[in-house]
Amino acid sequence: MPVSDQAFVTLATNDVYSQGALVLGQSLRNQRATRKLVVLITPQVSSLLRVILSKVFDEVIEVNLIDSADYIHLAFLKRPELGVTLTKLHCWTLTHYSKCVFLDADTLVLANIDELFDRTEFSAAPDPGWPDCFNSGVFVFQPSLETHGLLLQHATDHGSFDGADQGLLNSFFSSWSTADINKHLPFIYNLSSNTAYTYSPAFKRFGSSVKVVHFLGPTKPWNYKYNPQTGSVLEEGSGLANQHQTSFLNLWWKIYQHSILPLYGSFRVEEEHASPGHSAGIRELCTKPAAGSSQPWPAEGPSEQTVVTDDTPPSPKGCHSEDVDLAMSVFEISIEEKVKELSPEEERRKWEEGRIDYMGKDAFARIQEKLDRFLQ
Ligand SMILES: O=c1ccn([C@@H]2O[C@H](COP(=O)(O)OP(=O)(O)O[C@H]3O[C@H](CO)[C@@H](O)[C@H](O)[C@H]3O)[C@@H](O)[C@H]2O)c(=O)[nH]1
Ligand SMILES: [Mn+2]
Repeated sequence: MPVSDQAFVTLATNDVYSQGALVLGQSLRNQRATRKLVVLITPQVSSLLRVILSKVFDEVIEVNLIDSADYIHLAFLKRPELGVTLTKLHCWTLTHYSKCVFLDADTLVLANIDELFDRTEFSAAPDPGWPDCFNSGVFVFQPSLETHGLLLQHATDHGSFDGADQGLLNSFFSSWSTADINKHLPFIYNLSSNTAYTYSPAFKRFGSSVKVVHFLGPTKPWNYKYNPQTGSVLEEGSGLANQHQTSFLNLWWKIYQHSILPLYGSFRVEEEHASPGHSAGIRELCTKPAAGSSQPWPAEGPSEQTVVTDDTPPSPKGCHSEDVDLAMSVFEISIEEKVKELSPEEERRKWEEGRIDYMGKDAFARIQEKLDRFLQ
C-alpha cells in the first residue's frame, strides 16, 4: 500500500549530482518503492535538469540557504565551509512527511527497501572506514523543525570533525553506536562499492543480499565512460579494482542508458545561437532520437548499430546543460563536468559583492563562460 506521508529523499546541488539522483530515483521505481520520491535541489541546478528530475521524482524541492529562515542564515554565515552539509540537513524541514529515508545521490537501490520505514530516527549503517561511526549516505529520520534547529545550532557551535555532514551527524547522534541496536542498519543497506577489497569472504557470503550500493569516495559512476554496445564501463585510466565494483558500475550505467537518457530525448535547443544575455539556465541542447524510432536512446543491440538516420547529423550526439555535457556516440557515452575554476581574487570579489555561491558555479561564471565562447 502506498504511504503518502513518508518519502525517500535525496539531494543534488548541481547538474552532475543530478545524474546520480536520477539513476537512484529510477532504481527505487524499478524496485516498486511505495513511498513518495523527493529530491532537494539548490539554485545551481539548471532548468533542464529540473524538468528531467520532475519526470522521475514526485517532488523537486528547491532549498536556498541564503533565502532561508534567519536561524539557517546565521548558521551558514558563521560556518560557510559547511555549505553542502547544511543543505543535506535541510531534509529535516520536510515536515509534510512523518518519516523519511535519506539516500545519497551516489547510491543505487537493488531491491525493495520499504521495510526501512519500520525503523525510527536515527538509524544508519556503520561506516566501512570507522564502524563506530555511521555512514551518512543512507539514514532513517523524522522531519522536525526543532531537530533541524538543534542540528544547525550544533553546526554553528561545534562545526564538524570531518568538515561535512557525516562528522556533524555523528557527533549530534552520538549514542548511535551504543544505545540501540535497532538503529544499526545492516550493512546490506549501505554497501560501499569497494568493500570487497577489505573483506572479500564476507562479500562472497553476504554480497548477494545487498539492497543498496553506495559509490562513496572520489570516483563516482558518472566519472566513468560506458560502452552501450557491451554494456560495460571502460576501464582505461579509471583504476578499476575488482569485478564486483565493475558490475555495480555497469548496473548504474544500464539504468542511465535505458531509463535516463531517453528522458532527455524531447529537448532540442540550439545552444550556439543563444545570445549571451539570455544564458541563465537555458539553451540546453540535446539531439532527439531518430524520427520514427521508438527504441531507447541511443539504440542498443547489434542489429541497431547506428542511431543516426538521414535527418540527424552523422556526428556524435551531444547534450548540454549548464554544468554537464553528455557526449554520445554509438560506442561510448560519457558525462563530462565543465570545469570552471575561479581565481582567489574572483572568489573574494564574489563574497564582497554578496554573491555567495559556496557550492560551485554561479550565474556569473556561467555568463562569463558564455561570453568567452561567444567572443571566440
Ligand atoms: O557537490 C555536491 C556534493 C554532494 N552532494 C550531495 O551530498 C551527498 C554526499 O556527497 P558524496 O560525494 O556522496 O560523499 P561520499 O563520497 O559518499 O562521502 C561520505 O562523506 C560525505 C560527507 O560527510 C557524506 O555526506 C557521505 O554520506 C559519506 O558517504 C551526495 O551523494 C549528494 O547527494 C551534492 O549534491 N553536490
Ligand atoms: Mn555518497
